[in-house]
Amino acid sequence: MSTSSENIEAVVITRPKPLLLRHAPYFIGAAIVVFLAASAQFDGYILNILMQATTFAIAVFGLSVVLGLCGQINLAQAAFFGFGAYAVGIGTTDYQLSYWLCLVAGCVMALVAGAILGLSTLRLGGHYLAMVTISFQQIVTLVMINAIWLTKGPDGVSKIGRPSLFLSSQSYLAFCVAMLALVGYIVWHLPETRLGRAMRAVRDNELAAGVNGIDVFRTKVYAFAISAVLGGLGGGLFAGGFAYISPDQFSFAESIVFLTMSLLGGVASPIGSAIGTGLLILIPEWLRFLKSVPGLYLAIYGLSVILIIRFMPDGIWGFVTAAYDRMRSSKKVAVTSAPLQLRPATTGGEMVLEVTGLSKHFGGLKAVDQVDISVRRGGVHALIGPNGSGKTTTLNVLSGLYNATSGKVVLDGTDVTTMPPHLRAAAGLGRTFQNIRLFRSMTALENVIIGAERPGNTLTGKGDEAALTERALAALTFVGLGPRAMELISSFSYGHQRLIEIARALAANPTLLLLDEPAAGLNSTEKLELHELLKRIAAQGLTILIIDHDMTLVSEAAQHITVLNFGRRIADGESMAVLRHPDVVSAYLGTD
Ligand SMILES: Nc1ncnc2c1ncn2[C@@H]1O[C@H](COP(=O)(O)OP(=O)(O)OP(=O)(O)O)[C@@H](O)[C@H]1O
Repeated sequence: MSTSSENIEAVVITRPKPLLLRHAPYFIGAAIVVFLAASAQFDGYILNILMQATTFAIAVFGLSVVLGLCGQINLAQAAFFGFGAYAVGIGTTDYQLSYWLCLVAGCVMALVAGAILGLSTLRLGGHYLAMVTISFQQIVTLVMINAIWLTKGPDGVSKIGRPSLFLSSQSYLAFCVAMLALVGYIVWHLPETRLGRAMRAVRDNELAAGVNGIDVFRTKVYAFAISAVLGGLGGGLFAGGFAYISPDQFSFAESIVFLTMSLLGGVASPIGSAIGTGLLILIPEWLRFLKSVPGLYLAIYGLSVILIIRFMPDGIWGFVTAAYDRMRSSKKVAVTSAPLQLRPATTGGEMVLEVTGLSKHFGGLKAVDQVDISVRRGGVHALIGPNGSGKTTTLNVLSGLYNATSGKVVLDGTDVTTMPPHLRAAAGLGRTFQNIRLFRSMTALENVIIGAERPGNTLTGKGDEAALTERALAALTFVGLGPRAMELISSFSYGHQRLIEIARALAANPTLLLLDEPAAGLNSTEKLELHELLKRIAAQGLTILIIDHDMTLVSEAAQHITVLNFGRRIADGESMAVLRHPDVVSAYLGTD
């Protein structure tokens, strides 16, 4: 692999400057905008538009987190917006409470509501989640309309207070802009944090996220709660800005407006969210002159939104940044990382994995039936069998993707039988998939960093960015792809994607590595390279349990083989003896 000097950039694995210092230009720019908002003489009309755009954008940032980063639909953002707005509205009027207290209370209420909704629904996905959030939105709207004693019903709440520091509309706008800048900064940098990476991993591939140590459910709940709290904050600021609120401002239609804003600008980025919000507030104003012809305004408005979404599926900002991302990811990396160390933890005895009486039934089908497997520490153990014999199902049960119907799985002395995938990963189980499961929106390096972040990985020190990057680069270099660390997954061949998946598992420093048909789809040269790689992994003492149909690979790499047929174990023992076993020969070749 060539690394031409003009196209090489070094991955920074030295300790970077503090984030706030690195982004001083952002804060200086934000301070200038806040100053302009405070000092420019806007008329009331412009002021209202800016106030609406600013407070809406904060709520749309919430969608950028839950939908853009984590891939979870939320069609109730207007309801969370309403929580914040009504907390400030009712609190400052009926109860004469401090604005700040009410704003915080609104955010907390939205946070709690979002977390409860998330906890109770996020095990559902796709359409079901959408339906539940719509129902929640409708219930909140009904309460706003009908709980007249509290919300004043359709009449709404008026004379809402502002903090004494920002009594004038102009100064209040400047305060809202400052909040927008602060929230924008947090949302912008969230993807680079551990939580942000976990959200992106969940969005790209939930199964792979789980087996790499990410608590998928908790990550989704966090994303949902962050989205809700930003909705609440936007709503609280909105109420202070307009001094009047009513239920129609927080209806399902408004949730759709928030969603459209985020999709239009580009849901994956807060910049896109801000662009979408600005456009969707400004387009109706620009088209106002068409209102004399009934229906024309709405038709043109709808058509422009459809056209933008149709031709820019990643939104306007996604369209603008796609070319830049491709250019950036084509740069090669000068790799200076230390060689990869694999130092699996040892808490158990001679056997790393002890499986007893393992069964997995799908209805009447016994995909795995009373299987025993013992994997010796430091060796390569193969699990083979004809198509449909239950190998992948066994691996899925071992890694927690399926619950066992019966049986026991002990990993390095710990009973992991009922643990979810992320806890098994934390206990030292790494795996790859038969159908490659990488995080496709990320670079090779980001994929492998997620592996390195595995809870319980002692080889990444305190787990700071520099240590994680170094570990990930070492793993990528180990599989021969270090110089291409910054490339997006889509630019790698199928064989190289397999290697990245192995690098991701190795970066986690597992105690036991499960490889599900790593040679599938590889050409003969790639198979030879894979074989060499397996030898280098085994030479470091890492225990491997491998499934493969390539008998040359299996017989040369594995010292021990277990054979399944129709879900049952039909042979187990030293490789050569097992491969010559008459039952194994007849299972593969059939009997006359
Ligand atoms: N989620 C599922 N629901 C129902 N049946 C399943 C499920 N997963 C696997 N099976 C069935 O369980 C049996 C074992 O499948 P499995 O994929 O484990 O076999 P395998 O040995 O890995 O096969 P291959 O070598 O072709 O990958 C098959 O009959 C399969 O159709």
